[in-house]
Amino acid sequence: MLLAVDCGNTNTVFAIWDGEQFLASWRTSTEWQRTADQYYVWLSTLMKLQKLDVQITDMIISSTVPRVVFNLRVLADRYFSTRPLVVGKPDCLLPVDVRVDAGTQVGPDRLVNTVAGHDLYGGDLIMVDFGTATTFDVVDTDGAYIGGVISPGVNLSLEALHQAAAALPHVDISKPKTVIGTNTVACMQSGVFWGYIGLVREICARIKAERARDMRVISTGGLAPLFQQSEALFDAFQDDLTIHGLTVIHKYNKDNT
Ligand SMILES: Nc1ncnc2c1ncn2[C@@H]1O[C@H](COP(=O)(O)OP(=O)(O)O)[C@@H](O)[C@H]1O
Ligand SMILES: CC(C)(COP(=O)(O)O)[C@@H](O)C(=O)NCCC(=O)O
Ligand SMILES: [K+]
Repeated sequence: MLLAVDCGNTNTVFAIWDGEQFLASWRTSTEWQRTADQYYVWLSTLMKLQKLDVQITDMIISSTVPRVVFNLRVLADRYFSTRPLVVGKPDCLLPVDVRVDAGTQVGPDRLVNTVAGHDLYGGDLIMVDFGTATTFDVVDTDGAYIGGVISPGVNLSLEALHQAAAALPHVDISKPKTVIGTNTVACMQSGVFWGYIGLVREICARIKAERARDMRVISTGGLAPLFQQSEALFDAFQDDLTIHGLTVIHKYNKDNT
């Protein structure tokens, strides 16, 4: 049984994959101080609650936060007696090429999204991931990662307004009824919501123009449906994209080592 761990700057998702389907998945906040023992207590409690009596034999990790990998490695070693595959490390093979400037450290989540996109949709893709940052990963015809775009995340943008301006409150994103806001919250939501619609549309159009071809736009992340509901920005939405990519990379490494 495989434990796939997708660690973002805000949240970490743990999912159990039996080779054909996910048996369960759970989300916790990302905290680098959390120890292997803490992870295990949390995980084993949830597994018991769901009456999941399975043996974890393999583990794969993608982490945009380098510091958390240490304790996740200890978890793998101490509780599952396995050595985890860590995306981005030299011993973790990728089924796609990475064509970027020499010396560039591409975020592992972006590599995993590329692999997942290629597995599910083929090539000539733009993968849009609404995480802490909103990333656009460009997938070549042959599935290679060839670069992309990093923008401030939706909640990060709202939080930055709140942090920097004394009179602006903490606000959650939602679709405003009108563009012209008639109160502070509506004005902030309008700026970020409609600004984001424009950002996604413009970046995708420019990527397609730069590549001189039509490309499919695949979105992932909890906020993608919110943006899709008002404008047709994406050709497809894939909820568990990153975690799916981890299972593909794990299988590729099993088959090729
Ligand atoms: N379904 C959702 N509805 C609203 N906000 C969400 C949803 N899913 C995630 N978020 C928010 O989006 C931001 C990014 O979350 P997440 O995708 O977990 O980021 P990361 O992968 O970078 O850890 C966070 O602020 C989180 O609270
Ligand atoms: C851009 C990111 C911060 C996105 O992380 P996330 O929003 O998933 O937490 C992450 O992919 C990262 O740290 N990238 C390293 C730089 C790069 O990808 O070029
Ligand atoms: K992410």
